[in-house]
Amino acid sequence: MSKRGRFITLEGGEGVGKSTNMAFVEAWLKEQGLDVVRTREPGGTPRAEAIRGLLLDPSFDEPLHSDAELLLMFAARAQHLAQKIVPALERGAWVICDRFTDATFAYQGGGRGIESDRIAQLEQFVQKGLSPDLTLLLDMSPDAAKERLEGRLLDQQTQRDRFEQEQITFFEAVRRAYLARAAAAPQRFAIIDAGQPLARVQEALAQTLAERVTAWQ
Ligand SMILES: Nc1ncnc2c1ncn2[C@@H]1O[C@H](COP(=O)(O)OP(=O)(O)OP(=O)(O)O)[C@@H](O)[C@H]1O
Ligand SMILES: Cc1cn([C@H]2C[C@H](O)[C@@H](COP(=O)(O)O)O2)c(=O)[nH]c1=O
Repeated sequence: MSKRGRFITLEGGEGVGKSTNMAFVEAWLKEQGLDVVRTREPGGTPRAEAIRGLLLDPSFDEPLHSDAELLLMFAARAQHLAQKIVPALERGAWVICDRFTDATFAYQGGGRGIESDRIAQLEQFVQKGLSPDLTLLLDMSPDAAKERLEGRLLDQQTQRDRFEQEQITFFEAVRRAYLARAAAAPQRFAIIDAGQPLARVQEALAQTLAERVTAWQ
């Protein structure tokens, strides 16, 4: 693929404000006159969303093996890349994605304990060298994020999904894995302190975007 658009991902644990800030990032980029495609993982296309349903549904009376979970994440990603992300980048759009492969290293790697090498093999097989240009990592303590999430679950009266039902130690391992990924690729990652008031988080996001967009043009 001769990539022409830019690929930006938002990452972080549960309840750190990804959905809230995806809308902010989308609006900010559109204000610059850019063609923006907003999407998410797992999901983003009808078939990939069906795989998402399998991954998040807590109601099966059968555990999901961690290898099956990993493969389903990459199956959804292969579909999403082929049907949506790659065509959008090829036409010059800017793709912003709520989670991507860093989430796999954090959740299936850090959280479930799958070796990074095995994840990296699937990454190469499915992505063939494509990776985000910029990853905005919303970082905060899982304890504080859990409080926010509980507020939202109460407001919307929604059931916890299969990942949201995990223990705090799982989310602490996820956070450590994200921070290790960011430390290993500091040029791609921007770590945003998501524990701040929303206005401060969004100031930090706007500053990072302004710096990167200027550098890319
Ligand atoms: N900086 C902030 N300060 C206080 N509350 C916030 C902040 N950012 C988001 N929130 C609130 O926290 C809750 C969770 O935010 P949001 O749904 O955006 O998180 P999320 O990371 O997308 O969660 P998940 O990935 O688990 O769906 C929402 O009620 C949102 O209004
Ligand atoms: C891409 C990806 C996601 N996950 C997990 C992380 C979240 O718990 C859910 C998605 O739900 P969200 O509220 O839309 O963020 O899926 C994962 O474990 N591995 C992945 O690669």
